Amino acid sequence: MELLTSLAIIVLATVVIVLCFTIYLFIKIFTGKSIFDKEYAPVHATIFDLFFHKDDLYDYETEIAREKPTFRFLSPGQSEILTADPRNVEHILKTRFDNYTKGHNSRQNLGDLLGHGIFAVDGEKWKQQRKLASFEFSARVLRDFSCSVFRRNASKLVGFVTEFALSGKAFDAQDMLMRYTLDSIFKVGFGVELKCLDGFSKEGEEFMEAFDEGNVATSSRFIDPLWKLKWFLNIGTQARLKKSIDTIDKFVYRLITTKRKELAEEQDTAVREDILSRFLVESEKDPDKMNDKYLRDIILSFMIAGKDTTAAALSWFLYMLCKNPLVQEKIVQEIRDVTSSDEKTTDVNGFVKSITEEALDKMQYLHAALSETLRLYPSVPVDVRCAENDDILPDGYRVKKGDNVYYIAYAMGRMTYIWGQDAEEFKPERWLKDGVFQPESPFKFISFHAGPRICLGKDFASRQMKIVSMALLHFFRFKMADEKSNVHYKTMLTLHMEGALCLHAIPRTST
Ligand code: HEM
Repeated sequence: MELLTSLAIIVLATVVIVLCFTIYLFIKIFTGKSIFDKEYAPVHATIFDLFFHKDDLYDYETEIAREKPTFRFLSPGQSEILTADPRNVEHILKTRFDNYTKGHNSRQNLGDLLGHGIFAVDGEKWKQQRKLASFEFSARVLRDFSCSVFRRNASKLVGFVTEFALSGKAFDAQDMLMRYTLDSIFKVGFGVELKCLDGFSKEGEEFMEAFDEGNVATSSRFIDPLWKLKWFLNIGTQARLKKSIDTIDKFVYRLITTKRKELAEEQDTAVREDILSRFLVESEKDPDKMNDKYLRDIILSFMIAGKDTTAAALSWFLYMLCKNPLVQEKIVQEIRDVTSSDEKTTDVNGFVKSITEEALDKMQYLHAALSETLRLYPSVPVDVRCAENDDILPDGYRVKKGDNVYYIAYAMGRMTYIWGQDAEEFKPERWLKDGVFQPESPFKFISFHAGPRICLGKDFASRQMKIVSMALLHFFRFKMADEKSNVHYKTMLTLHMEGALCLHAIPRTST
């Protein structure tokens, strides 16, 4: 009898849920409205609305944030709070840092690919890696080494674009920049040439494919409620993820073994420049804790953190320059002033050598234009933290233990209540006073995150973006292959462009 009653309750509950969902879908499809419209505030909508808007998700969230800087979505078993209010952002990322962690969900989603790397962990594990990595990232030797890698690869990139410029053919700038950043981060991370830019390394192509596939499949877990089932059954995106992890692991463990051997044979470890070698030296102090698996996780996190974010930012930057040719010309003028070059400066290697640390510091307008790009097109459009305990946000929103709190960087860059009436215009000048770059509060300009977990590679990325932009813009004027086309983003963890960024490069020098 008891069993029958339980069964009846389950069947009834299922029917009610299916019925509600059908009504919900019916209203949504035929009226375009949500049953959770404003009158139901503070709940704005359900997770299904996100699904409906999966192709224009960040713009959908931006539209809501214009009227309501903080709003709530319902998803099965919990509520998701989204905010574009800098006060809330400061609260979750700094003031109550202890209460807002990556959380179980993120750890699970990221764990298979990133293991216990800095990106996926909290607490002591995070503290230890952060301390070690901060030390390494501020080291002169890493800075000099990375800049020399960026310069060398920038020369290659100019060679690559020259072929298209001379033949008058359009090329996919996003793909080119992804190859550039992977080659660069790989060399800086492992001390090895992957040669994706050269386009003839089979190993490089395989790693790049596995790396990208792993990244996309891991991102998909954040919006795919069935990922665990797919992982278990080894099907679809999750089967591809397993295969990618396998390829990546084989590659990385082989490198670690080789490097360990080299290191054991070498006396002078001070000359080691790449991140893996530097961590390997460090691991000798605590070999049990810093075993091969841990080293793999650490390095892979850096690569994931640094590759797509920088390539995406550079792609949107070139896109903005095509849409704003006057800004493009102003940057070229600044490059010429700072490097004392002109259209007769045709030696690529000589030119990239003139991009010194001092020259980079003087590129104030370029710095402003890159920041302006990241304001409107933040490489991480939405980021999330999980509440460990109940809390109240500065704007009065109640947070329950286990709630996810998202800050919407994409929306924040477009809010008139943050940036003024011209918020949606691309205006590098807003960052300058008497020609000098003026930084903004990181809780307002949130593209590099803020608080104790602020991006560790911010300066690293900034130097890389400046070197590659200076090299490209000195030699070429860029325009869209189809001047009327507008580029749209793809909904994933990093703000990639949907499809290709097809550009024409017109030579500026007489090469
Ligand atoms: C334009 C380029 C970049 C942007 C916009 C960017 C943005 C971000 C953001 C939003 C986060 C916070 C992610 C989170 O914790 O949820 C982050 C963290 C991080 N970034 Fe970057 N990043 C960039 C480039 C790089 C590069 C080149 C590296 C290293 C080579 C790097 C290393 C890291 C690391 C290690 C963290 C984790 C910090 C921690 O959890 O303590 N980033 N970055």
